[in-house]
Amino acid sequence: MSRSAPLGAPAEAQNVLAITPFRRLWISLSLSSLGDWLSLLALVSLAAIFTAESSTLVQYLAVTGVVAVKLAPSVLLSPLAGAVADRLDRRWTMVGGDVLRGLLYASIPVVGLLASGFALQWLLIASLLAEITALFWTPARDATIPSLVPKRMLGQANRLTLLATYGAAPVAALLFAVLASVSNLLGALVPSMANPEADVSLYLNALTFFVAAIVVAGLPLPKHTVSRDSLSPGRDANILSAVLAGRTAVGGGPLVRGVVTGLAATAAAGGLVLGAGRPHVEDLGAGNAGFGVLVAALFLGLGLGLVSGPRILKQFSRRRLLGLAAVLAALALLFTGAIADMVLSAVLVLLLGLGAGLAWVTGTSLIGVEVEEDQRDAAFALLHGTGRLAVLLGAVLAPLAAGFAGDHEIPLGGPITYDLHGSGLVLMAGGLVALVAAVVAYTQANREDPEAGPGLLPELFAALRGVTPGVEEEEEDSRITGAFIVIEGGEGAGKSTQVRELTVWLRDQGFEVVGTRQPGATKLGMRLRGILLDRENSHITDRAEVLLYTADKADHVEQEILPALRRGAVVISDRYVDSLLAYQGAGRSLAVDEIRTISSWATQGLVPDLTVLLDVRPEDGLSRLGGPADRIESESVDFHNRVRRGFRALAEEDPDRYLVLDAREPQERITREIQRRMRPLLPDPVDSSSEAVTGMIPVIRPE
Ligand SMILES: Nc1ncnc2c1ncn2[C@@H]1O[C@H](COP(=O)(O)OP(=O)(O)OP(=O)(O)O)[C@@H](O)[C@H]1O
Ligand SMILES: Cc1cn([C@H]2C[C@H](O)[C@@H](COP(=O)(O)O)O2)c(=O)[nH]c1=O
Repeated sequence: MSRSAPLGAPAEAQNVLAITPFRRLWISLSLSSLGDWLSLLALVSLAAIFTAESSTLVQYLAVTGVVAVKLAPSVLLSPLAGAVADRLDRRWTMVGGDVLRGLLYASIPVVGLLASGFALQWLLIASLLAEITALFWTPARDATIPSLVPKRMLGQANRLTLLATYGAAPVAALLFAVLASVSNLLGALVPSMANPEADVSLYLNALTFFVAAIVVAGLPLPKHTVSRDSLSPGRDANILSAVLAGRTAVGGGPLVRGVVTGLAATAAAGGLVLGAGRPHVEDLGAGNAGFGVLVAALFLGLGLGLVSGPRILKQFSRRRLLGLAAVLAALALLFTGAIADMVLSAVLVLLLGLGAGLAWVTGTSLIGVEVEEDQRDAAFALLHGTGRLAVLLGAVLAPLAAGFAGDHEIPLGGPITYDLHGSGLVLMAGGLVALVAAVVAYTQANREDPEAGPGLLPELFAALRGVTPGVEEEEEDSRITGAFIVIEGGEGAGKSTQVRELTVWLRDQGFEVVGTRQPGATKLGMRLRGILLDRENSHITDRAEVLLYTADKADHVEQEILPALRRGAVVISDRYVDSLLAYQGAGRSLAVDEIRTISSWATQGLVPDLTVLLDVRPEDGLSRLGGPADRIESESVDFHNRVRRGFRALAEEDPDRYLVLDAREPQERITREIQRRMRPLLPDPVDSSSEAVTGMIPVIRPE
């Protein structure tokens, strides 16, 4: 049963925004994302307006066309375009892309006014060209970010970029709804003013692109050297081949099958709302304002699900949560089609988005934790590829199927009839199919759960009470849900450097991390450290030294380490009990077993999940340290050699719990090795890939 960890501190995000070039890029990006989402709504509405005089089927086909040209290029061609974009100058790709898209979007209402017979065709052509332009613009932007922010802030920068890209969706939808309501009001007063919201939205969109072009032109970007190899599109040349490659590589275990099925169902449900939403709200008499509200509800729900997913029902099995979230999305879709009421539709679509968001964040976390590392990339490729395809198919097929289904009046006896519209029928049918897929997902994901609890309902009730089923509440409070990692080694081995690097790395992924050290992390510890390391205190006897170091450990474990581990944090400590066994046991030639007994009592038997030993020759380690040597550092080389042998003997006793690394290796390589070994030990992560949770969201990685 996998459980979740809290997300990282938002305060860190503010630091990235203090970097002026990044802040400028981010603001312009937020603006153009807002315009882009606004234009999606405007184009769907314009397609309906341009074909208002035609048959229902033609109206539906027009909406299908808009959704297809907006979504298909990125779904089918983005990896290939990304490879080409890498050969172009980033600044001018972005500036050119912004200007071109601005002109294209502004031209749509102009052509609508000047040549109404060609309006729909131009709308489709211009949108397609704008989307193709975006294919080159997006990778140029993604590659620009790492050159504007330091590496350690890249995680926050990427999170903010995703927020700008997808957080703009509900804002744009609400703005569109407001514009539509105002124009309805004006249209009632001045009939010639009816429906200008789509045109206004497109002009606004064009304006945001022009502003973005000016901002990017002025950014201080380093010169980009073009790689010859970059034209090779690699294994993800298109979504279909990525999906097929992923399927083969992961071999289709039940967990991956369950996650992929569940996420595809929720993605298709979202796509169906985007595609059939406009005709559906028209049938409910809500028009453009209603469509704006529906899309806003979808994205708000999605955002809520993504953010609350890692925190919700922490004691509940993630495998079960995935299935239940997909069922929620499917049922919400089913009822959206069945209930002919705008307010209820908006609430149901909000629930659909919530279910989809929960399912995505839970599914991606499950893959991150439970799939073997060598299969993880393939599993994510399969997940994202399938998700994108499902959104596209849902969005494109929905209006098409609704057009063919047509509208029906079902007599319910006497004068009462039930108006069944094509769009409602498609939403209901889609909901039913999604429900079957969600149940399959639930069954598959839970088929081989090694930590299966007592059953769905007992687990759910226990989780709602905030306890783990079968665990007494008192016991629950003292349960350790975090991970305890210790970095050990001789003087100057690079321990504190690694603690620092690992802390930043984990915080970037959203873990709560406590980076700490022995001796000296608590108030008492600091005083003990002062006494123990002061060269003046040469009179301290060996046994007293053991007890002083042990007192520090007792205080540290009780006051800092155990509370953090019970909160679910990752604790990384620079030194722990092994230092006592190596320095006081091997170094001072005291009985190691006796020291082990004392320290085990003092630390309440707390053993690290992993101990990393940075092995270093004392001469090498000591030569790295600046400043005067302290009481222990100034011991003889023989003493430090005994300590080194002591550490190595401890690692040999329990090789599964140790990672021994040569401290002469470059610092970055050591960090990577530790990260690789730590991954499976971490509490349920908010995996970096969960930033790419909607399947349409690109995963942005450091260059
Ligand atoms: N892999 C490495 N290669 C070379 N130098 C390193 C490496 N890792 C750290 N250093 C450098 O060695 C010095 C000591 O590093 P650090 O303080 O991390 O060691 P430490 O093991 O915590 O030391 P101490 O025993 O005093 O606690 C620092 O100047 C650091 O930049
Ligand atoms: C925890 C612990 C530490 N020591 C020694 C090892 C070092 O010389 C100092 C700690 O300082 P540093 O900044 O980590 O190098 O104390 C020890 O002898 N026994 C212990 O249990």
